Amino acid sequence: MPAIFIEEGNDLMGKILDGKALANLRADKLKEKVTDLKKQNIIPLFCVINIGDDPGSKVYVRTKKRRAKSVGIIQKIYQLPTDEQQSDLLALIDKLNADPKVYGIMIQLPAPKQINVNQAVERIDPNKDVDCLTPSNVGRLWQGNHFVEPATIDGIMALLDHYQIDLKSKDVVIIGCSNIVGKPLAALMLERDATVSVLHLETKDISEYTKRADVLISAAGQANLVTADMVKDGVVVIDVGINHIRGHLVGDVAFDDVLPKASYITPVPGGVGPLTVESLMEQVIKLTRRANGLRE
Ligand SMILES: Nc1nc(=O)c2c([nH]1)NC[C@@H]1CN(c3ccc(C(=O)N[C@@H](CCC(=O)O)C(=O)O)cc3)C=[N+]21
Repeated sequence: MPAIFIEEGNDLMGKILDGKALANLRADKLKEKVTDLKKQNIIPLFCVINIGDDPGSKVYVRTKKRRAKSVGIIQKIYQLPTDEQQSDLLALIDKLNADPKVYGIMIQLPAPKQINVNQAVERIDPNKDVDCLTPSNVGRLWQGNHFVEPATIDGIMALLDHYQIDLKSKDVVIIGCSNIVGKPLAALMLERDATVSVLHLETKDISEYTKRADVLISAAGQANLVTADMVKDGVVVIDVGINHIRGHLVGDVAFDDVLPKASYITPVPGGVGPLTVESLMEQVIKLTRRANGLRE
């Protein structure tokens, strides 16, 4: 009988979902759209409002700056102090809403405690709401009539589609129920006919759910939250976590531990992050074209 050799890193190991490579691929197509806009003297410009010094937001500002530049989009950053007053924030939003050169506005989350995020977000013109956080755009998203997609969610869906990971009738388990990730992701997964469970850090027994997951997405913001004993063989793992451990960026998933059990897994960095940034640029271009009466 011939000996059977199993190569390491072949069938038994999880395949790494390369978010960075896909982000670069999508960006190449986007550059053509930007060139097309500039030929018509339309400059895609969006504004980022960052209040205080959240570490996750800092990474986002940095990577957006890099990608916006390479794609040809202008990002204007409004860095506001941690003790920013609500009324000043609202006045800034009003000013940006009224400026026809501004096509997108986003408030980075989380914001400091004194800020009423819902009130601030509601003030953004839905036509400039790149993050899909205004009530009308959230409503449209849940009704399956997307006006704009939350960047992180669009990036995750693009990654699953690129690797042809089918979602129909799959058990999808999401850890985290934020307005920017967990909740809109649940909506999009339902749209794909997946069966969705949304958990969070107050869930009684997280692993009771994660053990059933065909696709597990963690966006809870806790390093080493997901370990090998919590998942079944063949699971697809998407890690949205952004945690800083001793100067290093890590996700929510104990990557080396879970990798041998997973069929696919995203790394941090190089997974969801770069796709989020690229997808935000896609949303800016979408809103810019629409505001100028152009087809998407
Ligand atoms: N309204 C709002 N919407 C958001 O989508 C939002 C937010 N607020 N606040 C902050 C978090 C965080 N976030 C990141 C996106 C990309 C990377 C990213 O580019 N990560 C690279 C990091 C590479 C490096 O360190 O240079 C990677 O994972 O490979 C990080 C973090 C979006 N967020």
